[in-house]
Amino acid sequence: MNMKNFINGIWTTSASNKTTDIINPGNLQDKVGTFQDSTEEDLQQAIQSAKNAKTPWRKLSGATRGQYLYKAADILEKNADEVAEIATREMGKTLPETKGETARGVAILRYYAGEGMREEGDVIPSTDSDALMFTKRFPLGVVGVITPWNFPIAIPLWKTAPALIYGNTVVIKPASESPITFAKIAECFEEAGLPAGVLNVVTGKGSVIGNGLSIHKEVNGVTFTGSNAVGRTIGANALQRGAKYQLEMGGKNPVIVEKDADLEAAADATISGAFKSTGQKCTATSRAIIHQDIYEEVKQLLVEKTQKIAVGDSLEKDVWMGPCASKSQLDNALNYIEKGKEEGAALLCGGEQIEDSNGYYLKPTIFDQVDNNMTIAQEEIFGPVIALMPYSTMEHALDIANDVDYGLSAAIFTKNVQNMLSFIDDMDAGLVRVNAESAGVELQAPFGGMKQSSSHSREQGQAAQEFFTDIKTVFVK
Ligand SMILES: NC(=O)C1=CN([C@@H]2O[C@H](COP(=O)(O)OP(=O)(O)OC[C@H]3O[C@@H](n4cnc5c(N)ncnc54)[C@H](OP(=O)(O)O)[C@@H]3O)[C@@H](O)[C@H]2O)C=CC1
Ligand SMILES: CCCCCC(=O)O
Repeated sequence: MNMKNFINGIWTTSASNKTTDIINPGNLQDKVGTFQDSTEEDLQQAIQSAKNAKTPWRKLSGATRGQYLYKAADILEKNADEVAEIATREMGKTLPETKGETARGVAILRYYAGEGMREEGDVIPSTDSDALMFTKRFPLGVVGVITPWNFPIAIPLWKTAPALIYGNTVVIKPASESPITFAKIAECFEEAGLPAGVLNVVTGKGSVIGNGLSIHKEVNGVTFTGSNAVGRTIGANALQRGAKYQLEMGGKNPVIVEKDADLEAAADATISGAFKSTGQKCTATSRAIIHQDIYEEVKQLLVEKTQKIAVGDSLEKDVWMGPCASKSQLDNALNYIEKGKEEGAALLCGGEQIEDSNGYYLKPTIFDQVDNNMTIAQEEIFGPVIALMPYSTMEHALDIANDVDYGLSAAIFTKNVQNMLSFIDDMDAGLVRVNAESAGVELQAPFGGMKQSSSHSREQGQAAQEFFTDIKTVFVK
């Protein structure tokens, strides 16, 4: 597919007349398509279209806006297999995972379609008995959406759907590794009859189009998911001009395995959390903090299970883990593996690229003898690499778990209620999961990080309303 930009309801080529190829990271002979290498001129057109569309879109009832989302959901569901396959070919996630993500996208659209008929304010008794006082929510206006490649369906939709249902218009810049996937989703909105200018898609370099969205005075809010380095820039740009911004960023997520845990279940969840999606989830497990009494047993379980993982072409039926999403992701993970060895960690398994492969394949990797001050225990690797560390007491485990700049998700395996309560209360993370892996975001619940994982708003569920609307307090006498 040679993707064009979607501006004012029309698929258009960029003013640059340049395109960039998308190559399947799991099969370097497979050219998925091309996307527009857009310019600030293209972005200006998109923002102007969104601005022109925002008042009529806002003035529709929430129920009417919801009908567009319900239709888009039905169309996406009809095209799910095609969308999933394109996502797999663009960024290397296995087909079962992209099919599951597409189903999640359909559910997200339907969830927010329903939001169009739910309450949007409160009646608050005034001290003046002759007056009526209430709150009412209003859309921000034009919302800029900047998304990463690792969830090319779910993340753009869990931003775009609430933005639209709460009355905003959208200009989205999808990640350059996975733009065609969102183009297919935009086609679903187009087929649903979404009015021109309500949703606009502009592809291209983040430093041009993404940055342009963060600095443009007609973009009233910016929602971003991606790395901390980029998020900080976007947040600073938005703050500079008084725009609302939402940043969801990196993680360094721990699993604590207590000595009373179901060790088999804990090992399975650690493997899944660490290596599903090739470890490229912000909620991925990257540290396993294991009680010293069962450390050797759990370590052995993890190595045995890891060495059985089928790594290969994500389109193949029996493949459990696909390639890294790009050469830069592969090189980034290999650099961290070298750093781990330099700093004295012990490589238990994996740690190298799969040679003679036709893609960016990395063996799932486990490090032992890791000190929490090491780089591989502190920095987000965003690849299939996990660091094992022992602990003695629950207090010690939580000290290690919290001793990072991030606070996105965390897990514990234990049967002891007091351990569960201590973990829930004292683990500084936005998503804490007991006897379940660290990944596991549900669309109906608030999602976001603490510390440097987030700008501290929450996405998903009804929490999304807080970002995508402003509240007016109304007094009538
Ligand atoms: N907290 C969360 O919920 C999640 C966090 N993440 C994080 O995202 C990262 C991986 O995703 P990745 O896409 O590589 O992240 P990046 O931060 O590299 O890119 C994210 C998006 O930002 C764009 N971008 C790049 N530079 C700029 C800029 N200067 N101004 C504005 N936009 C810019 C990118 O465009 P382009 O593609 O063209 O470079 C892309 O669309 C990891 O750190 C991961 O933890 C991922 C998923 C969820
Ligand atoms: C962007 C984060 C997505 C997390 C997917 C999960 O944990 O289910």
